[in-house]
Amino acid sequence: MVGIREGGYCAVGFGVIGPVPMVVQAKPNSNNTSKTMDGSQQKVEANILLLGAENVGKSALTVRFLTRRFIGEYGDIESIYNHSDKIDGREISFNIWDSLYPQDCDSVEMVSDKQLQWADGVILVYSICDHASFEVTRRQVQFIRHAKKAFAGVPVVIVGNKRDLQHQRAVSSEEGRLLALSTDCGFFEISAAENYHGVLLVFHELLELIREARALKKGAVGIKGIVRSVSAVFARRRAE
Ligand SMILES: Nc1nc2c(ncn2[C@@H]2O[C@H](COP(=O)(O)OP(=O)(O)OP(=O)(O)O)[C@@H](O)[C@H]2O)c(=O)[nH]1
Repeated sequence: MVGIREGGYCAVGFGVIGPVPMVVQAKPNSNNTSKTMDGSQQKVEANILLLGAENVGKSALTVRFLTRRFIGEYGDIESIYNHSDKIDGREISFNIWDSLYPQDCDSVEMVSDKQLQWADGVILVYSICDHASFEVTRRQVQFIRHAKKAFAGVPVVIVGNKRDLQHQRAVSSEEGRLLALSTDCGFFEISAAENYHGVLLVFHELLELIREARALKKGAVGIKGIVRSVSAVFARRRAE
């Protein structure tokens, strides 16, 4: 278990947010589902990590998702937020880690093991007005895809933010889409400033990818189990 000391905004449901200090325990992503109080339905947990260069709108995107609002200015504070929602009749508990881009941006370790171990899914944000931020996203997604086997397959959605600033566009939609295609990621262009719906789609798409990844993992474990028991039977027969 990794303890992270945070200070920042505490978001509760769709209510008002305000600056309060908080301490968050960042758990590794082993837990996926848990029973609700009545024991009848399963609550799904998803740890979502937001990464990207400075000023691309990571906090704006997070706060938009949590509160449906765009407040304009956000502090330079790294925070983990919890937000529960009902999607397709199922309760989802989102833990959202709004990260800070490391000061030492030449660092090879652009994404830490701690972050990847924690995350069930990653949102990589760049600004469509800032080509350098797109290059950061390119390096980050390549870093993730070449990471340790356990982390390399993590579901990722690439997001080109600030779509409202078309006149300042420096990254074409095709560039973004191509990068996503070549690295097996989802892709959206959105404006956290102008539109809540686009932000919602990003989180829902990532949740869908996380569910698929979990189902695949379960399937793989199931098949491994069957292969193991069949081999055990044959080994026993050979021994008899
Ligand atoms: N026009 C426009 N501005 C945006 C949008 N999203 C964020 N911004 C602005 O961009 C600036 C940076 O937004 P943040 O959300 O603080 O960006 P960040 O990536 O969290 O930045 P760091 O905390 O430095 O990592 C703020 O002034 C926001 O108001 C958008 O969709 N359109």
